[in-house]
Amino acid sequence: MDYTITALPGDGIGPEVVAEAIKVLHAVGARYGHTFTIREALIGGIAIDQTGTALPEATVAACQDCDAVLLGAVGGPKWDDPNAKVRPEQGLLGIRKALGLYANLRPVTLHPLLLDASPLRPERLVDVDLLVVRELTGGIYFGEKRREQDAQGEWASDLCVYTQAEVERIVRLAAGLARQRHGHLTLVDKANVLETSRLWRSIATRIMREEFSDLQYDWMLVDACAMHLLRRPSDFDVIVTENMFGDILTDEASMLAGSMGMLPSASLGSGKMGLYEPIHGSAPDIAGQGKANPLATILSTALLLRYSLGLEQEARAVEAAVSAVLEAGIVTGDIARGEQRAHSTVEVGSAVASRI
Ligand SMILES: NC(=O)c1ccc[n+]([C@@H]2O[C@H](COP(=O)([O-])OP(=O)(O)OC[C@H]3O[C@@H](n4cnc5c(N)ncnc54)[C@H](O)[C@@H]3O)[C@@H](O)[C@H]2O)c1
Ligand SMILES: CC(C)[C@H](C(=O)O)[C@@H](O)C(=O)O
Ligand SMILES: [Mg+2]
Repeated sequence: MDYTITALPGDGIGPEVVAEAIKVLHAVGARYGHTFTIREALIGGIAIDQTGTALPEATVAACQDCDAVLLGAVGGPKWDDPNAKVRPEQGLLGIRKALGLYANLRPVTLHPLLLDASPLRPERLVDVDLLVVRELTGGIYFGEKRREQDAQGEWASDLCVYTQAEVERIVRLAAGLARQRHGHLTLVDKANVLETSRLWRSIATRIMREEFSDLQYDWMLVDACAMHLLRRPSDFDVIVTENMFGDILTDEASMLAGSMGMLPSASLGSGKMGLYEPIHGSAPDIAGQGKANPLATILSTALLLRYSLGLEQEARAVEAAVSAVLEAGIVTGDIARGEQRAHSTVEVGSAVASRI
């Protein structure tokens, strides 16, 4: 089959890791008889530099006319002025919204060989296999923003809004995924303080009671969850949570997997179309040095093959090749241990591609 993928490399290490993921996609194509046509488009800081906006219309059009989108990362110190009107991150938020990608799936698993790459004690990490389902197009990220000046000085506000429909669709999606996994859903919120969280909790409780009574369901306050993720991470199956809590908890959860460079993600909407990206950012501290771990982006292409293209066998081939590369000790510096040499981004990507 022929597939068209829009690649949005973005900034910093984005282009470095996306190049390796594309290399792996072509290896999958060669092995299984598919053609992946890759169309590159601009997003983020590079788009600001070249067009004045973080999300050019041509990029939205390209993403609307393809089978799936593969994204690297956006942002960096060059565009970090807090008073700037145009910011790279607007491109990322804009494309998620424009494509209606309301569900961000962030699976967290730990390869046994990376047990001591994590800062946590190995015995805490045995059997870690959890999925964070992050709501992606609502909440405080998208509410009205204000920055004003009055007689007392400056003030600012970010409004957090969730509608019943937004909560219902993400809870149903997360519960459906829990049913296919270990049957346990945890809603993470801040219902002791926030009205939006109380809305989430009442809607989720009703849906779970009426439609998913075969599942185990509980809830947890987000501050406690941050602690339990480190204390007893293997007790979690599926976590469903709002946009900002999901963002923060998954950076924390990446430490269970050994590195930010290991966590992939899939952003999905109501159809097959999806956007796939590592959870990490543009890592300006290591950009341009060949040090970035490309595995999170490569594992994101496995999710792309699985969810948008329905190619389960090919997705598993990518995941197996990643495991084989870890077993061969071909790893970047962020997860290298003991005597292991820190390999370059390109070496790791090529090693995965050659094992497809
Ligand atoms: N999806 C995205 O595009 C995305 C996500 C997060 C942050 N950002 C942006 O990225 C910029 C930098 O943010 P930050 O430094 O807070 O977060 P970051 O995720 O870019 O980096 C955090 C730390 O993790 C390391 N790291 C990240 N990815 C790695 C990889 N693949 N291999 C090895 N090490 C890796 C970095 O070197 C750094 O030390 C900001 O402009 C931010 O807005 C973008
Ligand atoms: C860069 C930023 C807007 C983004 C987010 O907060 O969603 C990032 O942190 C992520 O996790 O994808
Ligand atoms: Mg984040």
